[in-house]
Amino acid sequence: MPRTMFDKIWDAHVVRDEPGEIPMLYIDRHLTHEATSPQAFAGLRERDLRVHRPESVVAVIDHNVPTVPGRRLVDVVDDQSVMCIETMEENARDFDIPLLGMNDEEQGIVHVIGPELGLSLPGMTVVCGDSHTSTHGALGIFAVGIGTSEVEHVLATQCLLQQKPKTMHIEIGGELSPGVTAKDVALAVIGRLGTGVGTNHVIEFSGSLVSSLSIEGRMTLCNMAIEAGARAGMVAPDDATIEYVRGRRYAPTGELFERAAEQWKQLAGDPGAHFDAVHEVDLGTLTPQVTWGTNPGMVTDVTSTVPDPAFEDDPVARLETEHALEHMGLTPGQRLQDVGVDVVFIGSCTNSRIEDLRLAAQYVSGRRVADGVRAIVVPGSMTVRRQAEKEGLADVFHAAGFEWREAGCSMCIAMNGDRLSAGERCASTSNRNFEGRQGRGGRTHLVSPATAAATAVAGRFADARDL
Ligand SMILES: CC(C)[C@H](C(=O)O)[C@@H](O)C(=O)O
Ligand code: SF4
Repeated sequence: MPRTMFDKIWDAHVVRDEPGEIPMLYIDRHLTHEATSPQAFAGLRERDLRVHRPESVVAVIDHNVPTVPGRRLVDVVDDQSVMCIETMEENARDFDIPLLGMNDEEQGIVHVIGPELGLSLPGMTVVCGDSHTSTHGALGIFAVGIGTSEVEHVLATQCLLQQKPKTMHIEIGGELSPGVTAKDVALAVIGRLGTGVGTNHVIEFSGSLVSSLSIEGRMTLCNMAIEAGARAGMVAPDDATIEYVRGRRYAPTGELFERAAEQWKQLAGDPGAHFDAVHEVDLGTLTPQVTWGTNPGMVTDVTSTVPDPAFEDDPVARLETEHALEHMGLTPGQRLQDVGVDVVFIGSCTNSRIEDLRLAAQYVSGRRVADGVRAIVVPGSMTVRRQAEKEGLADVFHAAGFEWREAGCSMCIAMNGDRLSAGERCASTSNRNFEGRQGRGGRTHLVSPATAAATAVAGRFADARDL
């Protein structure tokens, strides 16, 4: 029977699948971070259990770290964060797990460092106690976010009990013009299909637009699959994937790599494979996207206007729109390009890789951040940071008036000192815009790095294609 890519990876990892039981899946790589692991390790200690396969686990500190240059423990913002960081250090030491700590050369956001270091490889099962684990799926991986009790279970057994998710195929056609990116694709797809479309499904993305994306662009798309409600997102490995993986620090080398690459090419779904759900989205010539509301599906073209709830037929949607506009401090019919911003944040596991920074720098180069705007760039990893410095991107950002930070989750999630104040409006390259996500009372608009850069310069939402 023809199989989907997900079926192939699933089949290769099922340890036990008995009627009436939840299937048990073998896990190849377990990534862990300080925010969701303390209780899991505490559970192991209580029961006097060891980590079953420490060499498959890598720990990183990313959520609670300050990103101020030259950061030290005294810069950590609160006791809770200090506790998370110190506990991660202690657990890594006691359980023999490699740790990318606050001042490690390779530290970064867990979903940036996984692919970057070759810790996540095509065909693997990858878990992390974090919803955006889907990012790794861009390489053709079943990468799934798990809860803290599951983290404990995987640490102890290397296996995960997992109800088999349904499969969904989203085929995306259309083309990208300069200044329009994978982030715009992700937002447009969620805008059209809704934030619940992927519920209980693993989404396989394909189509001419997806194939044309760089591997980092595919990561942005799979990262946002979670915001479409999915368990995971995936793209089948192709030649670009193999070239991306080649030479990564923990990737196989020589003959072993060639043999692995042959296998990776077989992972793509078979023609005629059955999906539980199928969607086709033709994005035509896509325009840069900006969210105007409080979920990622409340999105429109940067050239457009804030929607008017009066034109909304569905009473529930009308109420949601009204509520969102109230929180966002926006008026129905207002042109987005007339809306001024206070903060621009370029970072997060959605958009903080080297290509994102190159793109943003391209629009910032030779220009200045508008008066009154606080603009920060937070590279996704210290490796990305060094590369950006080497390429002169950091100088471009500095010269324009951006703050240039150290790696971490930063202002994507208000738990490390980087946050919005009440009422502040932010153009953010992150993935979540619910109320309070970037700080209580803060207003988040999700955009691409190109739009963020153009907006920083204009001081209001701007179309990078006009620069
Ligand atoms: C802290 C963690 C549980 C959380 C997640 O799982 O997604 C965070 O990374 C986020 O983006 O909200
Ligand atoms: S960057 Fe944001 S979305 Fe990504 S793992 Fe960190 S907090 Fe979660």
